[in-house]
Amino acid sequence: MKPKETKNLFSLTTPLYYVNDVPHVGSAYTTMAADAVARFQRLQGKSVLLITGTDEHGQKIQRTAESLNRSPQDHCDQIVSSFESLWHKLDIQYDRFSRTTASRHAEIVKEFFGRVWDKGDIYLSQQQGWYCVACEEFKEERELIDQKYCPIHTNKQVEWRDEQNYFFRLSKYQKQLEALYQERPDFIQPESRRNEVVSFVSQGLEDFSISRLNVDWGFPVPVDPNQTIYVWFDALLGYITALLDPDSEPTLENALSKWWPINLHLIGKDILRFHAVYWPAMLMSADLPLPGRIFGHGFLTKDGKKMGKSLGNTLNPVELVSQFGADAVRYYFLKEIEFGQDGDFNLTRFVNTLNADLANDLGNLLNRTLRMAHKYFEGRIPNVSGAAIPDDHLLKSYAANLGQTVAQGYESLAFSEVCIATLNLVQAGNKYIDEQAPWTLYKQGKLDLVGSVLYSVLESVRLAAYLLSPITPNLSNEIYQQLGFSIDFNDKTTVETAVPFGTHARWGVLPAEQALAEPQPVFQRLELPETVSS
Ligand SMILES: Nc1ncnc2c1ncn2[C@@H]1O[C@H](COP(=O)(O)OP(=O)(O)OP(=O)(O)O)[C@@H](O)[C@H]1O
Ligand SMILES: [Zn+2]
Repeated sequence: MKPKETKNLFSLTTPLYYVNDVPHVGSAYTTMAADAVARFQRLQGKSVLLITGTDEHGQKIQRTAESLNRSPQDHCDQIVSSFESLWHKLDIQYDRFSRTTASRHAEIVKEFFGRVWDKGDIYLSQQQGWYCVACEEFKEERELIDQKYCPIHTNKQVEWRDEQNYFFRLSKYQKQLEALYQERPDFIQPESRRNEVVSFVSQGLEDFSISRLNVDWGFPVPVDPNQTIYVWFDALLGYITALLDPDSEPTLENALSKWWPINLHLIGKDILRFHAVYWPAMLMSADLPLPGRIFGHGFLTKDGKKMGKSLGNTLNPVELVSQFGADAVRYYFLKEIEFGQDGDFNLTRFVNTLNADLANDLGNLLNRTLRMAHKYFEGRIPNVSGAAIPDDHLLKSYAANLGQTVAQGYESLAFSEVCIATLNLVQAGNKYIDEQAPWTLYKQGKLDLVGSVLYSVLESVRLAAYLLSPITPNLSNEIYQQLGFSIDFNDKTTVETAVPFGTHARWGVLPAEQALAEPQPVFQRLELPETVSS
């Protein structure tokens, strides 16, 4: 078997979201980021597998379904469709949607459990402790806030548990985990999350229970049908099930043959411990290679508290998208909140950012330059070659390093830096055209100069559109089309093959004399709804 790196493949995951309620902006946040990475990797010519899905078992879901008088499966099916529909609205191009109630998943969980069992890493013991059903996690007493509330779900009290469960020998992997964090400092990102994990592990790992006695909604423990498998043990394996081709037998060997190990797990910091501690230990026990990287981003907050389904303080992404469009929502969250940090949502800032960056800086620059090209050059790109523009030209020299900066930004998930660096070029374009005043040059009969000014501005706009396409694919489509290309950034094959980063992220792609489309605003200015005072 060829090692995966040589196959030009890139696989990544979002969390498998709990189906205790419909998705909110927090769920969308991770998914938008994952989609931007997937699109960037495709531009690099990679074959990409983007996995998302839902975590459907456990007490949290069982109780939610009961409270709604639904069977758990009906409940899951209803909520799943709301996730799928939101992902379509947001132009998320996922390749696999992994549901943990799928029968194929049951097979994978059984086989994996068998491996860990055979290794001697599972044993029966008494579990006592405080449990947050919303987290589906035992908490240390010292972590709890007043009156035994969960620190993440500040409206949910933890519950005391005292039952016989099967345990996973996490403690056995302490040294191996410590060695992993040491040898692969990039395994957990950002740095602050890595430090958190390293410090947690250094305090000593305790085995954790991987079964539940009084929860019916789950897979039976293969060696004891009176217990069900703990929802997290089953959910993490959902990433592996997702790797199965639709028509292949559900075996671990098949699932792991092409896309494993996963390059990147994107998660929120709430589920860091599961991914950075439990998951690698489970994989070590099953003798499987470990994923490439785990990135735990920050929380979108409302009045300083994590937005969440359990707390109910969420912002509805469907409304945001219907009102402002997918590109606007994607751009705002990826640009305005530094990936890794927490960030509060503010509608006024949302509207102002989009108007400033996309409507004014980018949209207007294209629009006014196109108008001049129509007026002075009969609707064509001036007859100039990018190569002929001197290397020390203001825009060309900035553009020379931009592709690399942006690639580095996407690789390290610094989306904000990607947007800022790209917008800098656009802002420089605006300044440049004002200073050069091609309308005056035209009156002076300096048509060559006008041509080179317009070319360099249009080429800068094209480059910006290309570099932002993983974040704002529809806007980039509009811009490319107005510049006379027929390229669809939402078409995966085109993206993988027709617009390679090595060419399109560089200066000088606009063909001389290419026919331009009629100028149309590419991004409509947004209005602040009157009801909003923030
Ligand atoms: N406020 C948030 N900010 C950023 N990401 C979030 C937020 N809420 C959820 N997420 C994303 O969803 C993941 C958690 O999924 P989950 O289904 O538990 O959603 P949740 O809304 O946090 O649910 P609950 O409130 O019931 O815990 C996080 O790891 C993160 O990827
Ligand atoms: Zn909790």
